[in-house]
Amino acid sequence: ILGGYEARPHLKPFMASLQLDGQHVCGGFLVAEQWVLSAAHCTEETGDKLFQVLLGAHSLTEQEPHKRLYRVRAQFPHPGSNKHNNKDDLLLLQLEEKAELNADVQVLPFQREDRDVAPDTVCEVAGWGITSHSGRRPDRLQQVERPVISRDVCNHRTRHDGTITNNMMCTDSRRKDTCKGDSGGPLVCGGVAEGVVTAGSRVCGNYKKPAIYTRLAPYAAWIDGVMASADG
Ligand SMILES: NCc1cccc(Nc2n[nH]c3ncnc(Nc4cccc(O)c4)c23)c1
Repeated sequence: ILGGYEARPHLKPFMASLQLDGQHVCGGFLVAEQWVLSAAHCTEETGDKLFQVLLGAHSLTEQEPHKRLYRVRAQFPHPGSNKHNNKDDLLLLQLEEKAELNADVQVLPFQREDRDVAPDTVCEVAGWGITSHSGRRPDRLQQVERPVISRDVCNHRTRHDGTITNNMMCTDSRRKDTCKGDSGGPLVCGGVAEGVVTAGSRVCGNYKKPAIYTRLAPYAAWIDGVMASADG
């Protein structure tokens, strides 16, 4: 997160850190007791290695009462996701067991009504992504508030030039923005997850490249279907 600030500890109990060999790679959030939602692009550099999922954390290193690392039973990237574009950039992770819910570990509902969030709505996004262009990695969860911008503005030829589909949404990226390591985290508007951070052009903090999110409402059936099928 660029231009943000340290979140109030454990006030975002849905936040997940997707880790490989103890290192934070991507964000995510608890969408059901045994399921975390993130971005398919997060698996690009991991090959077929499975993530571990840290829940209940504020600091990535310090001991905290409800912090717990979960193994992943299976990972389900959306079938339409690919490394050449941002389409269908969603990843469902089934935890080895149901997460133990408590004050620091809670599910976050996602938007199921397929209606665009109004432009200028202020939403918030959190993550352990880099906090500077030099790549400084925070130990504690950061957050930033960002206004939604219309798809038409985001699709302008000087911005994302027509690549933003109805399944995507954008927020202003002037100075305050998402960046490397924030992918997979939720965009929360009015207490509901409306989108998931996607890297897009990978540019951070430049107003000419607004932040892009995969909208969740269009994927409600896919999310429910995977969770129902794999739960048995
Ligand atoms: N703001 C959109 C957004 C959301 C999520 C991730 C991203 N960026 C990135 N995703 N993956 C990346 N691999 C390498 N570099 C990256 N961005 C980067 C790194 C250093 C300085 C800087 O200005 C930008 C990214 C960008």
